[in-house]
Amino acid sequence: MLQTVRWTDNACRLLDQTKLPTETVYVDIVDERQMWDAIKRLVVRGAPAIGVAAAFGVYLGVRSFSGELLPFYDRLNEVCDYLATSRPTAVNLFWAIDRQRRVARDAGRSVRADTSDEHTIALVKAKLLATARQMLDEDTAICRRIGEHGIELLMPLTAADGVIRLLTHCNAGGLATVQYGTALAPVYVGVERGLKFHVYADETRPLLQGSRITAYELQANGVPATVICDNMAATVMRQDKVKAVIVGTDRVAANGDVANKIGTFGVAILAKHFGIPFFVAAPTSSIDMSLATGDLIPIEARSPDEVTHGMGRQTAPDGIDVYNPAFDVTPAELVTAIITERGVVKNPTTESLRLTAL
Ligand SMILES: CSC[C@@H](O)[C@@H](O)C(=O)COP(=O)(O)O
Repeated sequence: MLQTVRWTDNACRLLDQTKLPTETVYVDIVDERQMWDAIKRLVVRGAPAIGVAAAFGVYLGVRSFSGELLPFYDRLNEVCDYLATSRPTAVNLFWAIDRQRRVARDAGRSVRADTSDEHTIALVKAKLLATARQMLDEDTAICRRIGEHGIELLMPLTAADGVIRLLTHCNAGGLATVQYGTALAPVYVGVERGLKFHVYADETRPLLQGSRITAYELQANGVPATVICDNMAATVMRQDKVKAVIVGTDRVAANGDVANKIGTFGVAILAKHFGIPFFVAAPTSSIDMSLATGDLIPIEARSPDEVTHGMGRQTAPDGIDVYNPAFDVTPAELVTAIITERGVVKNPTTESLRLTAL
C-alpha cells in the first residue's frame, strides 16, 4: 500500500496526489512554507493525512531556530498559526497543530530550572519530531481499528453472490490517511479476511478525488471498482447496485452533523430515499465537540479555476460567475452510524458522541 506521508533523514516526503493517477511522484518538504503550499494545493490531502503533515510542518518550521527560549516559543507559535491558515475545514489540521503546541510547552516545562536555553530548545525540537513520527504510527493503528469495527456493519449487507457492494464519495482511503484510510479501511480489513467487495467511486467534481485517487488505490489493491460521474449515483442506487454508502469526514460537529467533500450531502439524501444505510468513518480526532452543529463548520471556498479549467481545458466561458465550496454538511439525521476507532455510534447525537469522543 502506498504511503502518503513519511519522514526521511531530513525531510517530510509526501506522495504528490495532484499527479495521480498517471504519475507516482514524491516531493520532499523541508520547511513550513513548502508544507503550507503542499496542504493548500492538495499535494497532501484528506483530513487525517493533513493533520500528520502539519505536525511535521511545525517541526520543520522551528528546526533551524537558534537563539533564546522566549523567541523560540514566539517562532513556534508563528509557525503554528501560519500552518493553521492552509485549509479551514478538516479539524485534524488544528488538532495536530494544537497537539504540537502542547508537546512543546510540556517539554519546556519538564526540564530543570538551570537547563540552558540551548538544551531546552534541542529537547523541544526532538519532542516535536518524535510526536509527528508517532502520529504516523497512531494513524495507521486507528484506521485499522476503524476497519475492524466497520466490517461488522458491512458483513450483514453481503449479497447472495458473496459480494459486499458499496458506494463512496471523494477519497477517504489509504491516500487520505497515512495508510489504511477511514471509509475504505473496512474494505481492506475485509479483503484480508477473504471477503469480496465491489466499490462504486463517485468521480467527485471538481478535483476528481474519486476517479483519480479512490479508483487508483482500489485498483492498486486489487479491489473491484467502478467509477461513476457524480450525477449517476441515483441511478446506481435505483438499480440496486449498492447496499450501503460509506464516506469519510473532515469534521463532525457535536450533534453528529458531518462535513465532507462537496456532494456528500446529496449522496446522503439519495441513500435515505432508497433506504440504503449511510455510514461515516472517522477517527475521534475528527469529532469537534466545540461546535454545536454543522452550521458552524468553516467551509473552504476554492478557486473558480477548479471548476472552469479543471479537466485540462476551459469548460466554461471567460468571466462567468462560479461557486466552488469544497465541502458540504450532511445533517445527523441522515447518518446511519459513525464508525470510529473506539466503536460505532449509531444515530449519532451529542450525548453519544460525547461518550465516544472525550
Ligand atoms: C479520510 S479523509 C475524509 C475526508 O478528508 C475526505 O473525504 C475529503 O473530503 C477530502 O477532501 P480533500 O479536499 O481531497 O482534502
